[in-house]
Amino acid sequence: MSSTYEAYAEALARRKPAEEGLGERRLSFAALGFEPTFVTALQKAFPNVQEPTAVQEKLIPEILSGKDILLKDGTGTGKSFGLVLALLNTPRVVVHEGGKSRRVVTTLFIVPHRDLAYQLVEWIERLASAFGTSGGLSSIVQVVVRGSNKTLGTTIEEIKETPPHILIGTPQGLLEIYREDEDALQLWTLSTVVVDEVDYLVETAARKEAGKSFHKAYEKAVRKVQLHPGPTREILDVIYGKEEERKERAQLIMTSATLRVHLKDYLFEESGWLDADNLVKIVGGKTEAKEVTHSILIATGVREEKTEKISANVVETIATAFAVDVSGTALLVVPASAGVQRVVEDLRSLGVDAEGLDVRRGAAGENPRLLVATAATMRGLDLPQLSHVFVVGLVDGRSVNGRVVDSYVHIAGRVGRFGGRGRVVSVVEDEEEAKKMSRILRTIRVPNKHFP
Ligand SMILES: Nc1ncnc2c1ncn2[C@@H]1O[C@H](COP(=O)(O)OP(=O)(O)OP(=O)(O)O)[C@@H](O)[C@H]1O
Repeated sequence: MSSTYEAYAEALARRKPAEEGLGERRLSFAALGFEPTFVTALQKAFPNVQEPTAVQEKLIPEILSGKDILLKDGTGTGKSFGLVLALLNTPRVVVHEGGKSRRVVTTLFIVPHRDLAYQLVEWIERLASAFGTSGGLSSIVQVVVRGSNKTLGTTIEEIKETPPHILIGTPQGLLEIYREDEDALQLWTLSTVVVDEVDYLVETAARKEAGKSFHKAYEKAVRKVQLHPGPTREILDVIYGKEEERKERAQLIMTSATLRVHLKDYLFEESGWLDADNLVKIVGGKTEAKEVTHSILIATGVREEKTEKISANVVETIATAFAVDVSGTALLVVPASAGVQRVVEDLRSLGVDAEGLDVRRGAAGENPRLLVATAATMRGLDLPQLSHVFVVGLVDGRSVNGRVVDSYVHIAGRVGRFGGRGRVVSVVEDEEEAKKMSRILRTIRVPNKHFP
């Protein structure tokens, strides 16, 4: 696979810029700058993908023209897929040293969790094999995540020996490698850096008008972020803080379905990462998942002491709702404090075919299946088999604020993708929590429908 693909990627380096051939933009991948061989492979690998989506039509040419991009569009509009397509169509970076040429990593693609990394690899794998080549994938894509079955040493060796076109990693995984061996990630020669789900990966403090007490809370939040900037910031500070070490600045692309104002302010005014003179902001149109219904269910049963974990009442209510309404596959999103494995076991003891979400696991059997995850481990995943999403309470907090509303948007966005149908059911402990959930639904302007 690598040889044909590499020849393609290197031929791209010699090609005239995509815009010159664009003329009037039409809704076809070829018109966006992809070669016919690539379009053929794309449609062979993904027969459902015939035309670019609205956001892909805007995004792909900007990526190919090398601009910095800040992209916000609804969930399931094809952002991540569009990124993958465009990035496979950027020329490989080749470094010339001492009379010799060698390929280096071209794109660093930062994602919030392991499963999203594996999903992107699976897409690339399908595309690469439709390209009609055989052999290892490692020169096209490699993954860096913590807790994989490879040692740190092996991962570093593989990247150095066969630098991939696209290196996909979680921030923690990438930082671990950088700390072990500064040269392994080849940060100084990167052509593009992508931060997918940036609002999750880069934490900022919400700035608000308001009185003294809020000001104190804000200062505290700022100090917290300064003290613990998080691995994504650390990596971006390394890449964009040492401009003098690079010949050319790496293009930076950041995307999410939700971008809060304070994050945008931080990115534009403080981060120093973006190139203001070569930046485009892409904001998608209003995407309403009309075929998705939202419901709030109050758990019934004997009220128990509230703990950090999910109560037996909530688990039983989910098991019942699942039995009544799900005939295929559903997702259950629980607070991280509940422990996915524990919830899986509780559900199994009630006869539910539950398992922890893992995109590498095979397709479902005959029985209805409930995949259990946290808000952090399902971010950005494309799970077309889902009909329902169950959510335990507010998941990401105790009171309704912007972050909690955004989290709900991402959770609910696992269904209703590409105009599909779906049902989102929030299971809450009591009336008080039900009121908070209703506020979230009102904020995103969807009605609370009776379940089922
Ligand atoms: N142009 C297209 N035509 C048809 N289907 C598409 C197209 N582009 C992507 N898809 C399908 O959409 C799914 C991918 O959506 P993707 O994950 O990229 O959406 P997203 O906007 O990144 O979502 P989220 O905000 O939840 O991360 C895949 O199943 C892919 O096959």
